Amino acid sequence: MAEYAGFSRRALLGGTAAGVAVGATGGALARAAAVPAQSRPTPLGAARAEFHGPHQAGILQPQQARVQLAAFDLAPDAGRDGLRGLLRLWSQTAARLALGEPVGAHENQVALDAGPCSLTVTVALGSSAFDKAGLAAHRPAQLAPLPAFPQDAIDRARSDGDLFVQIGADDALVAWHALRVLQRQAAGTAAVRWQAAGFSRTPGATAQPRTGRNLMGQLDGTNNPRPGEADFAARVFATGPDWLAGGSYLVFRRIRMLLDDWEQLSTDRQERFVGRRKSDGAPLSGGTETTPVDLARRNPDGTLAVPADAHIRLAAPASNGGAAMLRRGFSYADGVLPDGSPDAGLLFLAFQADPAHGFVPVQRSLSRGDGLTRFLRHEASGLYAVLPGVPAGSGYLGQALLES
Ligand SMILES: C=CC1=C(C)c2cc3[nH]c(cc4nc(cc5[nH]c(cc1n2)c(C)c5CCC(=O)O)C(CCC(=O)O)=C4C)c(C)c3C=C
Ligand SMILES: [Fe+2]
Repeated sequence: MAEYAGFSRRALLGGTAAGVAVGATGGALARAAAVPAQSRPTPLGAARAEFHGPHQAGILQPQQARVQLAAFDLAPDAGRDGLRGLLRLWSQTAARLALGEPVGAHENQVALDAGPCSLTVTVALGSSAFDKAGLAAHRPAQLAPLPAFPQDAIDRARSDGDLFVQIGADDALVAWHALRVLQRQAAGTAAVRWQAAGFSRTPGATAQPRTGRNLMGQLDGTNNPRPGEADFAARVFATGPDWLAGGSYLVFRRIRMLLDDWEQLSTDRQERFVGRRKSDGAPLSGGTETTPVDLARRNPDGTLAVPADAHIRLAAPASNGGAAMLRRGFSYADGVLPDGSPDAGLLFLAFQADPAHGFVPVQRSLSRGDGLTRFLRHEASGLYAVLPGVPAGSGYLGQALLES
């Protein structure tokens, strides 16, 4: 494939719905046309997510099969100008990556023969970035540190960070390529603080698209807020400050699952800890996966159909003063720990309008009484302001903040 370097991966390999290569020469197009049909990307490879819009990509799109998460810390001398320059560069790069275009100086050809594979890049700022970039006066109150919860075992070296990047794609190489490019472009301005790789169901793995399963085997994501619901935007997108309009607040938790213990339980016990059937995700109060849960329902023997310590009872908006969030987590599996147990679990990611009316009350409630909690360890944590999207045709991520 080396002879194709410098040309659009998308045009080169037969393209997408748009069909026209940005920046490709007539010669490139002629050579692209010569690519045999069997080398063209599948619909999965050619699929792309729009970079531009009121919200960043990677919030509303269906979860991709792969994710790369990374937090970066700004260099001591980066300042506001360094942050602005980096966000400008990353914005250009993210737009090109979303199209499956080569990125320029830091292109390493790792994903050369793949389409964009629905790649999304989502960029957010941690509280510490505001101090380092001289923007403390603009820091939202919502970025106040999360409280410590009972049973937290947070490793700060794998938490926090000035900048956070979520890269999703339906191909591992495409996601890795994007992270590597962003990392190299940041050199001298910001360095990786921590990095984590995750996965979800690959599109096409099931006969029909359906809710993904986590590593405990449950359908996870059923009762998420849905775009189109009346209160969706109010639950997910930030209302302030002004420079964050269209943005969101993201809570990250690396949650290890004690799978050796969990897998000792009967399916019945597992289901009562969650409040839903494992096979099809139906609530224990009856119906199918999408039937609203009836938390008041009782079994013929008088016991609660959804037990008092069931995860969905304690996490429900009805139990937490209406608190809600859009969960978009990915599984991780990073080998085994010294005791032989799997270092595996959930890279929990939740977008919300305000963590004080989202993650914080729900996690407080879970940490007090959730049956699932005894099989979980929260090992890393982060809270970030997800920047608004970039309008088509102009601008860059964080422009309203950096030019305020
Ligand atoms: C503080 C927020 C939450 C954490 C942390 C969390 C961890 C966590 N959850 C599961 C598995 C499931 N969660 C489910 C539902 C659910 N979870 C939360 C919040 C947190 N979960 C909410 C708000 C909800 C929705 C509650 C409702 O209104 O019904 C489910 C059921 C299916 C679904 O709706 O997604 C599962 C399964 C794990 C394994 C986990 C930590 C590793
Ligand atoms: Fe949950």
